[in-house]
Amino acid sequence: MTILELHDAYIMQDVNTVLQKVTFALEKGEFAYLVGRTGSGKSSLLKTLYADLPLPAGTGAVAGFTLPKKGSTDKVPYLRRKLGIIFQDFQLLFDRTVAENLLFVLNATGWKGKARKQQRISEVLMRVGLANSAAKMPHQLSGGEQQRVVIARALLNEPVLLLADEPTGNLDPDVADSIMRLFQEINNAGTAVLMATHNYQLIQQYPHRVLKCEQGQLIDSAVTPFELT
Ligand SMILES: Nc1ncnc2c1ncn2[C@@H]1O[C@H](COP(=O)(O)OP(=O)(O)OP(=O)(O)O)[C@@H](O)[C@H]1O
Repeated sequence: MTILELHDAYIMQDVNTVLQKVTFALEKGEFAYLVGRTGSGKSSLLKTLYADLPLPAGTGAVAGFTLPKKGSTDKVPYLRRKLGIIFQDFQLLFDRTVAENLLFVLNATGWKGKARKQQRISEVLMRVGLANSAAKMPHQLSGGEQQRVVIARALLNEPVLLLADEPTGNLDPDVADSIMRLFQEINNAGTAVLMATHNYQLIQQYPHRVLKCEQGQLIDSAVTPFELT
């Protein structure tokens, strides 16, 4: 089953084309990395996939939703509910506990019933190894633990696809590795993952398909094998 599909897609920031004629698909349960130099378009591509940027030319569908040609539409919340998004712009709210951070998302995505919500919060925290941190404030957690909460939050609605932008970016190597293992577990349970990273060492350790933004185009290791340099 195809979870994500772009065909001749143009990734734009305002009037500037960042990537052109992007064509690729991701199947259910697949894992792919997204690489490329700073400013090559990784974040812009991910933003297009969750409809934060429009798709002005070409076509795209994610989790059964057609990506909009112009700005946001009323369908976007439905798309977002099917995705887990791990992005620098979506950090934790520091004025409330871990559980409250998760509750905020459950409320925003239409969950009803206090007991059900509490149950779901316990489940996702357990999943990321933070069963005992529900009542903590984010600043009481290490950077790696905070990132686990961000991942827990992304898992709340059982996404079919996880989009992650540099999820190991500011973490030391051991912590980055443990976050990576968590991603592997989530992926092994059937969630497709598209992860932007600069960390080639992690890619070598956990090899998967690689999509590379280069000179305004997307190169796919599944179509044209290339060396990571
Ligand atoms: N909000 C914005 N408005 C206008 N242009 C932008 C905006 N964000 C990014 N750009 C431009 O779009 C291009 C691609 O940026 P993007 O952030 O997608 O690259 P990236 O590969 O994710 O980089 P990095 O590895 O540094 O995160 C760059 O030329 C950048 O300057």
